[in-house]
Amino acid sequence: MTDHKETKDMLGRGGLISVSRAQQLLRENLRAPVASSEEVLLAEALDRVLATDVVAPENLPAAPRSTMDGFAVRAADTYGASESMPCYLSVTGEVLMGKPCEGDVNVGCCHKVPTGGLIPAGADSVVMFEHTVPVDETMIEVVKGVGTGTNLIQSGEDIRKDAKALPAGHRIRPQDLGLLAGLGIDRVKVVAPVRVGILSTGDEIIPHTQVPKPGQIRNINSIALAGAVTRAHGIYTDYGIVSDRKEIFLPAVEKAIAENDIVLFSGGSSVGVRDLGQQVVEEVGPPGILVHGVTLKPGKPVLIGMSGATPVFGLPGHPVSAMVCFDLFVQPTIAALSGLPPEYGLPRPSITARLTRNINSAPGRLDVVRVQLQQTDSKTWKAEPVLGKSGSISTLSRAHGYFLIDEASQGVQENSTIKVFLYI
Ligand SMILES: Nc1nc2c(c(=O)[nH]1)N[C@H]1C(S)=C(S)[C@@H](COP(=O)(O)OP(=O)(O)OC[C@H]3O[C@@H](n4cnc5c(N)ncnc54)[C@H](O)[C@@H]3O)O[C@H]1N2
Ligand code: MOO
Repeated sequence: MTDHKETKDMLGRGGLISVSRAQQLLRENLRAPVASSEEVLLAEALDRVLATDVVAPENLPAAPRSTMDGFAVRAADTYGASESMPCYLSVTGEVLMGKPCEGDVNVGCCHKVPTGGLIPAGADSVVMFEHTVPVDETMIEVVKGVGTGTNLIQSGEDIRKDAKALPAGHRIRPQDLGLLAGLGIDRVKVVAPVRVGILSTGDEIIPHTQVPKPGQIRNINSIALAGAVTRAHGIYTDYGIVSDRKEIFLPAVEKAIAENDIVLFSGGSSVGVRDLGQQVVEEVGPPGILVHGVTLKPGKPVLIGMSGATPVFGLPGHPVSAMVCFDLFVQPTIAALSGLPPEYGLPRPSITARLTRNINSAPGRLDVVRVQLQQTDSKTWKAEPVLGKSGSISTLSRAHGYFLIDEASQGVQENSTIKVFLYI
């Protein structure tokens, strides 16, 4: 069960909690992955998550095939053959691409075979053209002997019939599509995509297509978060800009909860007089608020709650903070509800780089520092911090990635090796 005592107050009265504790609370409260699944054609299966194991219905390849242009031979006929002591084989047949083999390869004989051609019965290996010299139309010299199984792929060597080709919970990549196609599978059962409802709150927020009057701000967060959901392989519904009056905001969040697997709103997570996020997340419970406030910069006032089985995130209004909190909390939730194993919940791929300047940090807080990367030589990357406020979206747009300064640290020295999580 959730420990509400440690999560009540984002300003530290009662305690902010660490990001890792907040992630743990969230994980503990998540229910089973999105239950529904659907069958899709291979052409639509990229990036979808398998709902069931895929078992190979047949051997791949179905029959042994040559991996080189040459001659299908009996290896024993070629043992010891060399430039100075070649062996002689009669060419008694030819394998044609896409056609069945005609006739067996008998002792002392060979069949011409193209790369990918079937291996005729009797043959157990292939001698490359380069290691043969034609004597006439019907005979070759083999100048380099081969061992059994050379230059061919055996039936089932790629994957055996009844072996698990891909496990449930696997996200289908281009190479997986290739494997499935090779096995003749054209439909796969995949988990239904996680549906994410997005709202932006704030009476100052206007659609980005409009010209702001004094005090108004164009909506940055909705479209940026929608992009992040798409990158996380979820599907989003944009519920637009919702007034930060409770009688409008609460029903809008409730509607989004009814129609989605996850709900995000941005703005209203802090403690200003009109910051309704906390009240709304509490009211859409139980269990209500799990986390309000973490030792994180930027992103401290993040709100995480549950309405029944639906996670509800109140992301801070500042655009950089909203995106950072998406990475740390929402992306792993989308991954988990998609049925992916926990390692897929890791935020991003990373590289190591050398920091170009000292960066200070307050102890007891996880800092997310945006960086630009520059390659100095073939092996080394330099990471230049992109400094700026969490309201400045351009700092995030200029960044190639970020690194973390953990709670125990007071900063990172110039030239330190850091791990940069990449914005790709
Ligand atoms: N007294 C305190 N004030 C604040 C604290 C604090 O600890 N004590 N924390 C600050 C931090 S850190 C952040 S982050 C913000 C979070 O504020 P809210 O989540 O309540 O968001 P708002 O107040 O509604 O907005 C903050 C800022 O972001 C702009 N915004 C909001 N939504 C959007 C959007 N969709 N597109 C573009 N920009 C947006 C909004 O106009 C404000 O400028 O609280 C601090 N305050
Ligand atoms: O944490 Mo706020 O999210 O720094 O700007």
